[in-house]
Amino acid sequence: MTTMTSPTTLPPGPTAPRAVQGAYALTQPLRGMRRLKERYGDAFTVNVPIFGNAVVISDPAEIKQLFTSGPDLVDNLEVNLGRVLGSRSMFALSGEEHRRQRKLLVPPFHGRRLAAYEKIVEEETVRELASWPDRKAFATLPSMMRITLNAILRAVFGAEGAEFAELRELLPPFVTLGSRLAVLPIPKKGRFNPWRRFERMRREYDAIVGRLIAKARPDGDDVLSMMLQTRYDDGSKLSREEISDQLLTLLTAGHETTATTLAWAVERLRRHPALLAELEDNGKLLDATILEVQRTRPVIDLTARQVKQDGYRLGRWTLPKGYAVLVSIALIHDDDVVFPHAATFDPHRFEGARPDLYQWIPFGGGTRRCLGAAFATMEMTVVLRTLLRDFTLVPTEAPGERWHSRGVAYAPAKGGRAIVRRRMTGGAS
Ligand code: HEM
Repeated sequence: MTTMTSPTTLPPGPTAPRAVQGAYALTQPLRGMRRLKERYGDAFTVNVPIFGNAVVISDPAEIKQLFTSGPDLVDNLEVNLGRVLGSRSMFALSGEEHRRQRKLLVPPFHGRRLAAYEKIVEEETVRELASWPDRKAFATLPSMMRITLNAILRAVFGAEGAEFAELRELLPPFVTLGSRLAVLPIPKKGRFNPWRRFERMRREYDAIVGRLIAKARPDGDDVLSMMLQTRYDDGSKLSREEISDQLLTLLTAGHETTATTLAWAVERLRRHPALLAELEDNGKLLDATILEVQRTRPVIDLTARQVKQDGYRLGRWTLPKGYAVLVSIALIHDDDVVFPHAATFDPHRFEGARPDLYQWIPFGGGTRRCLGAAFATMEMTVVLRTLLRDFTLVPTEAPGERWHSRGVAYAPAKGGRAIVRRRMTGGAS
């Protein structure tokens, strides 16, 4: 029997060698994508380090098709994340293993459960904002990083006391080192090797998680307690290794992303005084504001899949097995056809309307869509609501802050600088 394989049809793209394209992608990530779109259209083929041969897409119909294709056609792109986050991390799993694991992790992050965490986020916000200087410029990002770290440690890890303090010290440098090792091709051998430091930190991390597991209560409502109670369909439990890898994954995926989005919210709001005034009157606009911050300042600019079968048809293209498909979140969010007047920051576009989840995609989409999307939205809502309740944000006419890559996410380059005035009537009751 002969099998018919469809001929490959790739979008056009630059022909420069991989190293040259890679250097361009590294130094001009967002501007580079926009230039390639102007030159080649909304799909183009690139050849870059880490992803190799890759097709970049930003057409809504093609994105929807990609996100709804089963894991037999497209699945996880095996990058170095497993080496860093552990082999059981959601980011390292594919196919059936990913589906089984995700099924157990979705319930603790369901909207209904999240109300229990609102109090933690508000407490952490009030505590952090107490140190904000009055009428003096400062960067808000470090505060946002502390709030989101503490919120995850308490709500997800269920950490208190000594474990909370130890994880707060250990995790930020551990995740920073890990995010560098994930993209740098450094072998694990050699005497003065950063992997050794990384592995030492990992042992320390595993020991603390072991103590948290020993202390967890069966009726605890943090995510770790729920992980200990949940069972696979065959009745077996999540292993200790799975729990440890998954907690690290949740922290890495959820800490910097939420904090940088919050810093962008401050950056955007200070440049839109009319909106600030409206928000003070109409709290309902806050949901739409968060959607618009995420549309115009997506902190993750790309999400990736890998083609698993030769001849995978994606809209106008037929792709060979092994190719990466990169969804450009930034390009579709910037598209005037999808979002009229896309360059204008206007939360009213989302007022009273839910966004189309294949067009508004800061959390990616489909079976690998961000597991913590509802958690992040709850957290951003509580932090901004508390901030606007207790402080007046002083508007500015300074130009918008530029994008700066921190490793995991894009942050405003000056850290979302703010000048605030504490409200005399404000403060948590
Ligand atoms: C504003 C904040 C956040 C943004 C912008 C964000 C963005 C993303 C994106 C783009 C993906 C990839 C989705 C895809 O490939 O289709 C992702 C995956 C993921 N995110 Fe988030 N995320 C945020 C917050 C969080 C939080 C708070 C958590 C958990 C506490 C979390 C946990 C995860 C996990 C576990 C995955 C992997 C899902 C899977 O592979 O099935 N994220 N996130």
